[in-house]
Amino acid sequence: MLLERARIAIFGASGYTGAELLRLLADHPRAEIRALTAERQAGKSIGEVFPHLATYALPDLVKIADVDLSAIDVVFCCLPHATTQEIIKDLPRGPKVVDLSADFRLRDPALYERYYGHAHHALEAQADAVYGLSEHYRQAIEQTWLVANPGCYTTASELPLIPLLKSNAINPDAIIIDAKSGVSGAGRDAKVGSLFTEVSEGIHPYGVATHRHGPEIEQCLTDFAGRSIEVIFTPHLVPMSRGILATIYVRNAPNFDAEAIHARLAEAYADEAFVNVMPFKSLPATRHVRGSNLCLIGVHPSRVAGQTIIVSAIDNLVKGAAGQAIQNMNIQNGFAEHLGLTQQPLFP
Ligand SMILES: NC(=O)C1=CN([C@@H]2O[C@H](COP(=O)(O)OP(=O)(O)OC[C@H]3O[C@@H](n4cnc5c(N)ncnc54)[C@H](OP(=O)(O)O)[C@@H]3O)[C@@H](O)[C@H]2O)C=CC1
Ligand SMILES: CC(=O)N[C@@H](CCC(=O)OP(=O)(O)O)C(=O)O
Repeated sequence: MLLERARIAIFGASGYTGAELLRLLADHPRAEIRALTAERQAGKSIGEVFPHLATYALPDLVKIADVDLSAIDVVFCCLPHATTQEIIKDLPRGPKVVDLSADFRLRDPALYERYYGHAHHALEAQADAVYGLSEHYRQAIEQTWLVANPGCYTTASELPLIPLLKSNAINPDAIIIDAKSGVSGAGRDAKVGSLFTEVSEGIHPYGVATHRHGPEIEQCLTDFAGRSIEVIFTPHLVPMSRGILATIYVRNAPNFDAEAIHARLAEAYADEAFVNVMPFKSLPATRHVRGSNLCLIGVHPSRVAGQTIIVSAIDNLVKGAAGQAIQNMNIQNGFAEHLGLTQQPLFP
């Protein structure tokens, strides 16, 4: 049955992705925010936690156990990994769920355990989960109660690579992804590595050869390549609050050059509202997508023959998290996909 308006609960509304959902949903004509949760900050008003949202009439933060789920149609789950699966495992079947954590993204429980350091405890729910890269899993998203919203680095990497692998335009054995993220990607809970003193005026790689988005990217690309894909993926932390920039090095398939690769991407995304392929040789910057649900993709020939450089930019909190989560909620509920997502980027 199609809903006129979705009654929404946000679990983890006092974090960065929760705040971003609130900002975007304020303009969603078919969303009604009914419940907001926090753990340590339960009992506070949203204005106390986020002064920038103080004039927006919203319910106060409560604990998850205090939410009446019988009056909720959609749960956005913005909780840490591991905590998420314990909560979703015990949810009554009824509300649709868009989970922003990584708990339901990897289908292979052994792979999950290897990269997350603990066993998966909600395998029954996981069997129902659909990976939420909206542009490429739409039909499955429409049918499921549980969407596993992709990670931020993974969204920026998968969107340019899927059409190229599907059309055999690149060598599937030689993909290198060099990605940079703003610090909000690490969440609001202060950690030493996220301190201004440790992040400002510098850039550093982390999770080299071990980051958990490596297997997530490989699982997704394998879905579309028709064969197993491995990638070299290296994330970096840069001193900006938001944004992901992924620079992707590919080897052209025989009979393809950078211009033909560009044409494939432009064709693949011609009808997509949120993926924009720039003119050949134009390249995106994070400031071109800041605050919006856009993924901007640029294609440039390499100086080295037979290779192409692709650059993809998203806002980690929007297309990389809350924006794509709303896009998925729209797909799941039969709403127009752009509702709540028409904000233009904030520039400069
Ligand atoms: N930040 C980003 O760019 C992206 C984040 N994600 C994922 O989305 C999820 C949320 O991320 P983000 O908003 O950045 O995280 P934050 O750390 O900013 O917020 C976490 C939220 O979860 C609540 N919480 C923490 N522990 C518990 C618990 N044990 N029980 C109930 N609630 C709890 C917190 O409440 P309180 O404030 O009271 O502690 C807070 O509301 C994470 O899984 C993250 O990996 C995915 C893509 C991008
Ligand atoms: C800068 C930073 O720390 N980024 C996070 C990824 C953010 C993201 O996409 O979240 P998931 O944890 O839900 O996969 C990291 O590298 O762990």
